[in-house]
Amino acid sequence: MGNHPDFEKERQRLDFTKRYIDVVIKTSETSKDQFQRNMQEAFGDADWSESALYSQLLTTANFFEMSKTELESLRKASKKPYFARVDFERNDGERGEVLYFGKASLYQRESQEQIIVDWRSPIANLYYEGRIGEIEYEAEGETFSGNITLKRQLMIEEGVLEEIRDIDLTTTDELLQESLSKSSSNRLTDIITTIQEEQNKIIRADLNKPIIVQGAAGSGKTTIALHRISYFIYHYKDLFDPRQLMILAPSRVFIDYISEALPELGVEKVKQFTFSEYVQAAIGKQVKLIADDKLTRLLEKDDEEINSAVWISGLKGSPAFKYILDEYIKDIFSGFHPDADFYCDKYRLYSAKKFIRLLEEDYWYLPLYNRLDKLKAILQNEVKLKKKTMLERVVDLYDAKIEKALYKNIDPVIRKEFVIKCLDKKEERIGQIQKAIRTSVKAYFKQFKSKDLLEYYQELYQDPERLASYSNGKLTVEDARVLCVYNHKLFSANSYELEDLGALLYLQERLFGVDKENKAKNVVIDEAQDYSFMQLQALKTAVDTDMFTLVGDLAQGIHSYRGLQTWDEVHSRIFPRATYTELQKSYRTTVEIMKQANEILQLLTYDFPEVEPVVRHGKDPEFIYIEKEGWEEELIELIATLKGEGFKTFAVIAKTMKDCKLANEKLSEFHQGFHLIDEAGNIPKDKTLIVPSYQAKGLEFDVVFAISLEEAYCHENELDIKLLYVTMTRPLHRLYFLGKEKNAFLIET
Ligand SMILES: Nc1ncnc2c1ncn2[C@@H]1O[C@H](COP(=O)(O)OP(=O)(O)OP(=O)(O)O)[C@@H](O)[C@H]1O
Repeated sequence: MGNHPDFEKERQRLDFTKRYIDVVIKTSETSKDQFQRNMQEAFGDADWSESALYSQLLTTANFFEMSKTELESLRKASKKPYFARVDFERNDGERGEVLYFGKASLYQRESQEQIIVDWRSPIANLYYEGRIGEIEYEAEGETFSGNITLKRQLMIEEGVLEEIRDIDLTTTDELLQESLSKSSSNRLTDIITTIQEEQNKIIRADLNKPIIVQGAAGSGKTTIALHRISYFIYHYKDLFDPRQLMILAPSRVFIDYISEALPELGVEKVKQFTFSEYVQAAIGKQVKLIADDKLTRLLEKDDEEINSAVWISGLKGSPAFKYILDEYIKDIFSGFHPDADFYCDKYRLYSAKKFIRLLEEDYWYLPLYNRLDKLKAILQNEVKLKKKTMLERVVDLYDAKIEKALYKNIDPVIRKEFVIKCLDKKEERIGQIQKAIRTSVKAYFKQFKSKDLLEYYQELYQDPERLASYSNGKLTVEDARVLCVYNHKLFSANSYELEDLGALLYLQERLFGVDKENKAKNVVIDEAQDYSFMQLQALKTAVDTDMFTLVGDLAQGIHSYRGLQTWDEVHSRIFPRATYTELQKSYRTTVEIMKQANEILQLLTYDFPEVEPVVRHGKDPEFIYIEKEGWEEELIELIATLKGEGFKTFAVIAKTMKDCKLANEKLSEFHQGFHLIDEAGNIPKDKTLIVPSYQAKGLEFDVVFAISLEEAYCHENELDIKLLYVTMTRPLHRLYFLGKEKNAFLIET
């Protein structure tokens, strides 16, 4: 494309920008004088050192105010300062603007001359949503209109301009096609050059409202969520520190997987947790969690024990459980209603009624123990206020008695005795009052029994009848007994299950509060369909904001026994302010693979709309019979051939760990290039990963081999269908089924 008429001009512009960035970076460490010298040095040999832009930059340079973060992002952007250009003429008559969009912004504060415009700025919508011709766009509440005369993509690699492409009405998303046809790298990347309109709308949706995104597999949910954080940080850079934002991901494997996209987007400082890590940080305690193996147990056998465990999981995550906890909390609160008014010595300083009103109503916004602290302070203050009066009254009383005795005409011996007695009594009473001043508040609070979080939680399961009574008829005493027995078993081993964490977090916030550093201004949850109502409710209560971005896919809800079956309740009861959006287009998978995955999706009993793949073709999924000996070598050969075709990342995905282990045994005998996913979840880049379907969720590979050795997917089982769907939507380019019969993958059923 070197023959584009503007190529040379664009090359010069890039050269200029790079040199300018260099100077800015260098000078940021030195001084303004040095800046001028650096400029002369950098531009001494260039033709345009005479140009107006150059001299303007030289004289009005004011970039010293650049923050460290801005400089950092400029440094990162120097190899690819921008990716697109838009020429725009505003209708208000101002001169035309030539805008270059990149990952960082660089501009002249005084002249407002923009050298690079940040992709997150409002005007960047011209690139993402604007078509050539007349257009309107909104920025900071105002609507601007004008004319886009040029939209150009600039391909820059390692600081070298490689290609220019002008986009007009007829050019569709060539660049998107190219970007999608690339090989994956086991890591998520940014998509700022090719963000699609529907995705852009989510990334830039009102930052003051929560958002729920139901997006098909591969629709870019994870990617969009990360870009939205980046957008949030950019817009609120003066208000919030990125450390006040939080991403919750399903596992450490996943956090590693997204982590590489983070620095690229400038959001690496955002806190990243799994749900259980966050809860333990927020409650300030490590709890022993039993292995979260219900899914695999469910897949292995269908017996009463697992069915009961699954029922308990569902219950602990349900709105009904929140009701139970709220009733329980009421009960805990009533344990702090005093029996009697507060007295200091004989003086009634505070009525029990007022105490209860403050506890239950006036301090509604505080956790229980913070309310108690407030009340303690109030009583202490009352004591302090009355201290002088109480002491004076005693002194006055005895002094008056003594005075009376002195004036009375009585036997001097008796008088003396009386006065001494009065003085002693006075001393005694003063002592008593002083003691009461010191101890009465503490003594008053002694009537209340304080416990720690885990004690409170365990006590919930003490008495089945009481537990049932909290449930508003949802739980029979027999049900409650089953639940109590189940949890006692856990507690006797000093342990908890993942499903307890939502309730623990909720109780923590309502009773003790969560520290400031574990609150957040904005929370992004990926794979949100796997969260229960209770977990989401607890999170919202704990972080104390409803500013959540929830992205997920119910069709991949393999934990739906404890997670969500629909978004309705979460939307209406936890995040009523949220906007709900659906993404139906898949960017990951080819048309051929998606067609087959869609057929699997239709096997689910409830209606899931078909996923539309972005038009990108590849080979049809292929079935390989592995009945005969030697399939292992055949697979190894196939991988070698595919590597030759340029594919880089491979995964063998079985239904459960059992088949994974078997596959690993068989394959590793022939070749060292396989890696069975380990506890730490490492994914070596140069090996073929062997991973069970439920752990592959969220990840992607160039080529996937769905394998069935001893385990088949069963079409009557909703969970199996979802697991197979997850498996089939992992590949970007190729999908193979390896099994003894097609039916094992629900093909031809
Ligand atoms: N606009 C885009 N331009 C280029 N690539 C894109 C775009 N949108 C998504 N992708 C790519 O599509 C793939 C899927 O994206 P991502 O993993 O974010 O999807 P997801 O909805 O979270 O998928 P899943 O539900 O399977 O976890 C990634 O490789 C991502 O880079």
